[in-house]
Amino acid sequence: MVGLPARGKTYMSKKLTRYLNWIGISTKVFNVGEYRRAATDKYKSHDFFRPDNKEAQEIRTKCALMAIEDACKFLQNGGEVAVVDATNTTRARRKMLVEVFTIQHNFKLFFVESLCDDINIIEANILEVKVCSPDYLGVDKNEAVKDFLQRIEHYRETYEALDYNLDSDMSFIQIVNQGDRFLVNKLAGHLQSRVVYYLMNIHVLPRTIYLTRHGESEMNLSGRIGGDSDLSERGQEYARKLAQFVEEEKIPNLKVWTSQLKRTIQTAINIDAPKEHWKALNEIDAGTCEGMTYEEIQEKFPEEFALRDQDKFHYRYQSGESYQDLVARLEPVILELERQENVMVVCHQAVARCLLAYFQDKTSDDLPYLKVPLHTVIKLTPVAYGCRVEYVSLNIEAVNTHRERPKTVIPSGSSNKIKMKEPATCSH
Ligand SMILES: O=P(O)(O)OC[C@H]1O[C@@](CO)(OP(=O)(O)O)[C@@H](O)[C@@H]1O
Repeated sequence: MVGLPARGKTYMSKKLTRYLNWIGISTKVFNVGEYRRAATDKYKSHDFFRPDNKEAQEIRTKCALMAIEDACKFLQNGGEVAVVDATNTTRARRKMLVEVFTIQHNFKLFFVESLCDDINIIEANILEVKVCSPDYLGVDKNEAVKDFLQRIEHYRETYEALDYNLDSDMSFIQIVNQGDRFLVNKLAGHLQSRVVYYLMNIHVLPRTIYLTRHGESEMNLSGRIGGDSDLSERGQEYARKLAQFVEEEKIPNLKVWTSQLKRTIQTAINIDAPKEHWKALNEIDAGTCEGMTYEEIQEKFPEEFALRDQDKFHYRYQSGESYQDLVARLEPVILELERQENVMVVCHQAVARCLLAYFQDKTSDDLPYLKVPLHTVIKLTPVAYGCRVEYVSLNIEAVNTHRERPKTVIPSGSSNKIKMKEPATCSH
């Protein structure tokens, strides 16, 4: 990352990391501020950040080096992307990054610079995250804002923004005023272009995403998976209550997205808002197990059933899909959700788990066991560096379709372990 303090670098670092991990690219943030706080725990006024404060400069360079070394170790041990979250505002500091990452280790280096001259955005950022930072523990809020603005001025004294004339051989993106304008230079490879595409599609406008499964279906009632059945009576009642809920929430410019299966379309039918029906939101394809109950699958395909319990995220149904496949199928939905403002997504158990995992930063191991009860609206509201999650039950009874994680997991490497088929490959 590159940029003056309070330009949203940490926000972008965390969000990008969450996204890359979700699509299966092992990513970690190395925040130099945290190294600095660990090295010097007492309150630092803006004086610490003066360019002529030699002693402090030494500490800061040492902390940056520690973060860079840890990032290298991470990349040498299977990590795929390390995000170095620091200001990196001078050419000398960026040269150090080039030296270690590309010359010593032969890693690809991509700079993400956030430029912002809109004082409203900067002040909002300071008030939202900076005054609550451990740097200002116990300091009066107004004092903290004043001090932070002075800290920014110290950085500005030596700031050298990326420049496509002076830094022409470097790969970078410059983001102006949180996405008003972009400049991309020397994009090198698939991963960098995915990062650019993602960064160009996110926004920071306040909004809420409403996530719900369809109302209880006829097949839910009989414990059968998949299929394309109608809603049960209680499911239809949910469809009515859901429309009422939406009306009471008074959500500006709401859009409703459903899958192309009857149970989600019927659930959204009474809602007074524009609707889109996405094939990508259809439920996980259970292949040869479609229409069966879990008991029937266990009886007819005991090995398959055990394999799924062993690694539910990667297990692919015969002639069907895995959760991993589903994440790949849902990536365009996530990108479009990032572009939109208020959206209600009416989907399915497995699909909702994948979407929730993205917003809640859940691992692929936990993802297939996330609880998404029927007849419940999940409200997702972005806050600071994360997302507030609220479960609103509309108080209509429904069957429980959640299968708990099996208690006795066979340890990996054990000879009792059932052999996996060819590993499920991901389409991306
Ligand atoms: O991955 P598991 O836990 O089996 O959950 C997914 C299943 O949830 C179900 C219900 O059991 O979704 P849905 O509510 O859309 O009908 C099945 O259709 C689907 O196969």
